[in-house]
Order: sequence, then C-alpha cells, then structure tokens
Amino acid sequence: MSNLKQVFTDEKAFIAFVVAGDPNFDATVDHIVALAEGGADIVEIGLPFSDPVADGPVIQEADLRAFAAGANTDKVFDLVAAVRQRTQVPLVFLTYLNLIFKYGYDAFCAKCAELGVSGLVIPDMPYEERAGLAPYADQHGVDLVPLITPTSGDRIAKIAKAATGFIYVVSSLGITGTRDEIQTDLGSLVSQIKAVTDIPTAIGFGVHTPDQAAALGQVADGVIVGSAIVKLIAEHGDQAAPYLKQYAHEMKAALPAK
Ligand SMILES: O=P(O)(O)OC[C@@H](O)[C@@H](O)c1c[nH]c2ccccc12
Repeated sequence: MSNLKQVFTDEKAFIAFVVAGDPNFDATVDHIVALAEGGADIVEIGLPFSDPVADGPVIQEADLRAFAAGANTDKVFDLVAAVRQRTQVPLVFLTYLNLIFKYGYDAFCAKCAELGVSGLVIPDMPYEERAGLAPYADQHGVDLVPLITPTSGDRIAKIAKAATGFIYVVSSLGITGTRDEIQTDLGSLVSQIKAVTDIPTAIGFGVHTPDQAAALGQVADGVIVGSAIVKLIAEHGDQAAPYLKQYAHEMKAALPAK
C-alpha cells in the first residue's frame, strides 16, 4: 500500500489531471509543479492512448497533442523522473489497461515504485479483470484505485472492499468533460461505499468550478478535475503554469475543512 490514503487524513483533497506530453514533455513538468504549488494534493498523469473510450473531446485532443510531441510510455516515465527532481507531490497514472499489458504488468508496476508513482486508475479494467494485475501492484506497493459509477449497484461492496489508496467516484454516466449540473445522488452513492470501507473517496467527471468543489467536498473526501485543467493548457500552451497554479489554488481553497 502506498502513501495515497494518508493524503486525505487532515484535509479534503484536490486532485488535478493532466495528459503527459500536452503540449510537450517539458511543459507538462512545469504544469505538474505549478499545480502542486497551487495546492493540488495528488496529480493524476494521463498516459496518452489511441482509443481513450472514456474520454470526451477535450482530453482526446490533448492525447493528440501529446502524440504529436512523441509520447510513449518510456517518455512518460522520463517525465515522472524529471517531475521528481522538483516536487514530491503524490502521483497516480490514469491509463487504459492495454498500455500496462504491453509494457508488462511486473515491469510497469516496478517502474511506478521506482519513480514514486503511488497508484493506477484504469478506466477500462473492470473489477472482475483486476486479478491479473493486482499481485504485481501489491508486490510493488502500487495502489489500484477503482472507479465506482452511478450504475455500479450491487457490485459496489466488492469493488470498495478490494480498493487501496482511494476510490474514484464517477459523478455521471458518459465521458469526461465539464458539466454544469450533476444529476446523480452522490450522497447516497458515497454512503454505500462508506458502509463497507474507510478508504477515502474522490468525485470526478464534470467537476470544474469552486462552487462544485465546495458542495462535493461535503459529500466526499476530495474532488478530481481533468477537462477544465486540460482546457487551460489548450488555451495557454506551454505558458499555462501560472494559470494552473491559480486555478489549483482556487479549487483547493473552495474545499470545506475536514
Ligand atoms: O475531465 P473531467 O470531467 O474533469 O473528469 C476527470 C478526468 O478528466 C480524469 O480523471 C480522467 C481522464 N481520463 C479519464 C478516463 C476515465 C476516467 C477518468 C478520467
């Protein structure tokens, strides 16, 4: 087990997502440092993927920019090594399973441990398929952060019980992207999780405003923002760092006290 669970001990957590290599690898290092300086408690690094089925247009386009910058898995590992020269902010990877499979489960988890990547969020790995990867993740102390969605229903208990690190609560059905309204009864979803585990919960999908952070922070232990951050990067390119720092600061400040 990694250091992730502890992040949530004293405060509500702000988790920020970026795509590795968007718009280039040096810029992503600056962006991660800026998010951490602004107050992000965990940075989720997306590995660019050719078929990101859970992603909306904003993140798909970021993946394309990253591929244009030459993204591949080894470059992402080099990026993390460069990040680690500048910040110890907890990191997780957001990646589709095929990229880990291709690299090799053992080698990938070993690399995460070596570089200080605490966990993996794998949107296309159902609970029922985790057994192949889990032994390697355990052995290297890398958390497998599961996603629980509004339709997880009677699978919630078993998914939550097997979780380490934190649980990614998906706010809405569909794909990533900012939303003005979240319809799901997240209070009820989170209490079903809390009934079976004390692993922290963080809500993502559609979150972008400080008001949402304030409200969702009452429901869960943290919030996750992707597309709103990626939009700032699309707008400001390799000069986005100050905007990201300011945004992270606003979101972190909006979260309620624990
Ligand atoms: O973009 P949003 O709506 O803020 O959602 C978070 C999200 O981007 C990030 O956690 C993420 C990026 N790609 C994903 C794929 C599946 C689940 C989650 C993700």
